[in-house]
Amino acid sequence: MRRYLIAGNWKMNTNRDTAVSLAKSIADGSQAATGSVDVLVCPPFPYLIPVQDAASESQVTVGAQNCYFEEPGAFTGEVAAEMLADLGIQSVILGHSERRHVLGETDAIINRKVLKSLEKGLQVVLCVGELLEEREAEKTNDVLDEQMAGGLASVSAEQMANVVIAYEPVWAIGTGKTASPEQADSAHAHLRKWLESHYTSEIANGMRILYGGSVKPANAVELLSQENVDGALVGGASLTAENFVPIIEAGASLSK
Ligand SMILES: O=C[C@H](O)COP(=O)(O)O
Repeated sequence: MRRYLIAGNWKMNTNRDTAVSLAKSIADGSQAATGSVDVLVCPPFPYLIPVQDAASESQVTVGAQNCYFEEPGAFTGEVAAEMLADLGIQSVILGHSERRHVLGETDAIINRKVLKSLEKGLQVVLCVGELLEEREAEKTNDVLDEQMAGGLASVSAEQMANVVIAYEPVWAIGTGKTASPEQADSAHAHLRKWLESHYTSEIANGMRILYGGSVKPANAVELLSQENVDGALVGGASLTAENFVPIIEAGASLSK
């Protein structure tokens, strides 16, 4: 049994007022659904606490979009995993393609962040996914293998209970192009097989693998119905309750 997780990555969007009202509308709108689906929203750092307060009466949990791999210290501008844990933040997105490709994060950096976040008790949503040219060169599975091995190096079987994988083909992020349900399921099945061969079949079967890349209300049911798709990491469509709540409801209606 894998309970669906519908996560909203707000990226560098919203301001204090819109973040709070968005969190409240999502919390209100998803009340009935949260009995059968997990809901996570990830606002920008400055709005973590206002959003956490706004969602405090609901089942909606709050996560960060990044953190640093060092203990608190002289690292100007960075936010330690320990600080997130200290605030009661439960999850952190790591390895997002924008951090890999815009901010230059390598698998080695991502791995250090994954290990530190797990050490501090955070749930890690580890993103993996190929570029368009890699897909066209039929290298998708190789890229996924490399990102999984790199990102999860030294992560123990016990720690995997606090890991969620998000498959996000880079060519489908913010482009309006969605992977077909078959493309998504086949990548997810490959990831599950990787988990089975590097951990155990129990871990592979229990692992939630989210799909991300232009998920919207119109395609949510089709994507979420795939055998190996256990939720969604939603960017643009998580910025309004009007779009995000129906995706949450789709997850609730299909809960495995
Ligand atoms: O983290 C979310 C992904 O980057 C997907 O973004 P998108 O739904 O705007 O395509």
